[in-house]
Amino acid sequence: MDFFQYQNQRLFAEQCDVTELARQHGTPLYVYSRATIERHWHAFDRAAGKHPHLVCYAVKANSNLGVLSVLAKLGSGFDIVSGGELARVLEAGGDPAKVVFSGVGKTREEIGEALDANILCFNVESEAELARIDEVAGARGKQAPISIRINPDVDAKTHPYISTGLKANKFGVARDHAVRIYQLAASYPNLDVVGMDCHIGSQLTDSTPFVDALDRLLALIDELAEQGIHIRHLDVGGGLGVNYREETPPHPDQYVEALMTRMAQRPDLTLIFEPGRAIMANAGILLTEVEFLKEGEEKNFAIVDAAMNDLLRPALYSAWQRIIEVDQSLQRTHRIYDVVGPVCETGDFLGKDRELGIQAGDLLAVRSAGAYGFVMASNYNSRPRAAEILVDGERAFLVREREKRQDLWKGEHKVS
Ligand SMILES: Cc1ncc(COP(=O)(O)O)c(C=O)c1O
Ligand SMILES: N[C@@H](CCCC[NH3+])C(=O)O
Repeated sequence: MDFFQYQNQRLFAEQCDVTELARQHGTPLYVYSRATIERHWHAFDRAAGKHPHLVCYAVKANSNLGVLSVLAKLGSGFDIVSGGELARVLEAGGDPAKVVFSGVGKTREEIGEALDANILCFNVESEAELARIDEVAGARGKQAPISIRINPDVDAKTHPYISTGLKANKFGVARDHAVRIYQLAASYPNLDVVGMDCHIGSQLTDSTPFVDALDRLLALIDELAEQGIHIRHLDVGGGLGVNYREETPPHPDQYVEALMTRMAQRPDLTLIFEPGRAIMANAGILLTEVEFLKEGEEKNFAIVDAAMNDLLRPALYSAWQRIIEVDQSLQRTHRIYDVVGPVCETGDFLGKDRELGIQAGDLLAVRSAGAYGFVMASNYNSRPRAAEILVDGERAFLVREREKRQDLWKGEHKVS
């Protein structure tokens, strides 16, 4: 459930008429709904009930300070993958004691910054990283709290680019080596072994792979306990899918309940979740204006002012996202269009073969654009990046200004 609905055939974000937002702020324009973000976050938090748990929103899905500040106010934790994301979380008012740091390539500098901020845990992805964290912590006279990311080798049955829990992926350490690597971690003087984590992929639409992975990790936790290594928290990662088209992913409560069937017997093991997409995807839309309608030899094109540089998912993964008319009261002839941007690439499309009733100047909304939308935007073709709005009831906050022409060459230098 989200808060983008038609009122008298015009699309609203909560109580804000998006046509007005486009008029005021221009297009392309990302629009997020605070009530939707909060609803999704609470769904995870509530479903875990009294079991000790922490919802660590995956910042990479949407790292706008406005979005992060809404989550920080809820008391959310954060899953970060870079020093830049840590800085954003701190700037937005997030609690560093609720931050977990994932990612395969943490630099010494990033590790130092996270230690200085006293984060909750480093999610370690390799033996070499253990040695590096120990060294950086030692130089600061600190103990680094660590978890090891286990690759449970389950098939997440998702797009190959976003499947991460298989032996062939670059993430985590193999289950078969896990005991040895935990023993190694426990032997380092400046590391404090506190957790275990995994993340098997993104946009999963079935709970079964999550439960399979959990079973494998719980067995490993028991094996480690026999060796005197006691795991205090289990971080099950993110990855819960959303409805883009006809997918029927479990609702966050159903997903959490499926995990709780196993966790109920482990009252002392804190559960950490790292949802990104499930919180943000359907909390955002991308508004775009139709520039031209063009009849090709074989296809009709709706050329719009948003492009692959604004929303990369269709071009990168052939991802399908719903595209809807913002004002359905306009009497337009319906035709089938490829909705394409102005970027000079054949792959620059937002949707193919879409039935739409539009003419030049009309607005379209790309749904489910709140996650992995703006964050993957670029300046390709020297296109300034879009503005972002966060709606809260009747109020709309500009949470990122549209880039200006001169921002395009910020930091660049001419040569004589
Ligand atoms: C370690 C980690 N945690 C959490 C996430 C968030 O995933 P999702 O947006 O699918 O919930 C990702 C990205 O896939 C990730 O790599
Ligand atoms: N960027 C991807 C998800 C990647 C998940 C990051 N670990 C998407 O748009 O679906």
